[in-house]
Amino acid sequence: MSNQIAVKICGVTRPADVDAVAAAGARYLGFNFFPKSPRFVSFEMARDLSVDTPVGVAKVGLVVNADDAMLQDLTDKVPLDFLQLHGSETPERVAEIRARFGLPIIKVVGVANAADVNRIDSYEAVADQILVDAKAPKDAILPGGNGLAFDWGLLAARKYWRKPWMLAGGLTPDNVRQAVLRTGARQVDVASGVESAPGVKDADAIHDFVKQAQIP
Ligand SMILES: O=C(O)c1ccccc1NCC(=O)[C@H](O)[C@H](O)COP(=O)(O)O
Repeated sequence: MSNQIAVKICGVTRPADVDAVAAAGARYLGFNFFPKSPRFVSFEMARDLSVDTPVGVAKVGLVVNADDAMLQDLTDKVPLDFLQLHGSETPERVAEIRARFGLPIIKVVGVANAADVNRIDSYEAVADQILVDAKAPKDAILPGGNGLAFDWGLLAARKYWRKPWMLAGGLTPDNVRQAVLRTGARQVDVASGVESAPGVKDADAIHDFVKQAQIP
């Protein structure tokens, strides 16, 4: 039976991570191309990991405010199924990237307050999916992957968008079930919550996370 709640495991770096993601039944895996991330992979590493990825697991390439030259190089070298835009890309830039590179787009919107939730509206028409993440603190080095949750109550009035959406931010095997129940999310995304150290994925934690995300 396929999992009813789709899980994305973000920031895989090793063949063993790909195996763990597939064995657990996660729907997506993410390759992180942000150079300062402890989860960074080169195009060559991502291409090699892609070869090991079963067809039922979608490969997502995460970039932050990437220019066209970078995106051209990336999409030439790595066989991706989605691009995840994790920077301050405008709706116009999202539409441009989608048209130019021919891949479905997951646009990330960082949330800390109700106004941030309202910003999602401007991406609905141009993105294929929305990833609702915790907004990174101003002094954070990373725009995501910080293990911080936002107030899920902010989604209470506004969780019905026209496009599929994922919940992210500080999710762990211990809180993901509560997060799904409270927000009604049908898709969840995690990076640091399934790691034994920054950038080192833990196969048991991935397994537990996917299992706990499912509502019996
Ligand atoms: O994970 C990173 O290092 C990262 C770096 C730069 C931009 C985004 C990054 N991660 C994005 C993700 O999709 C994470 O899964 C999401 O932000 C949630 O992270 P976490 O709270 O650690 O589960």
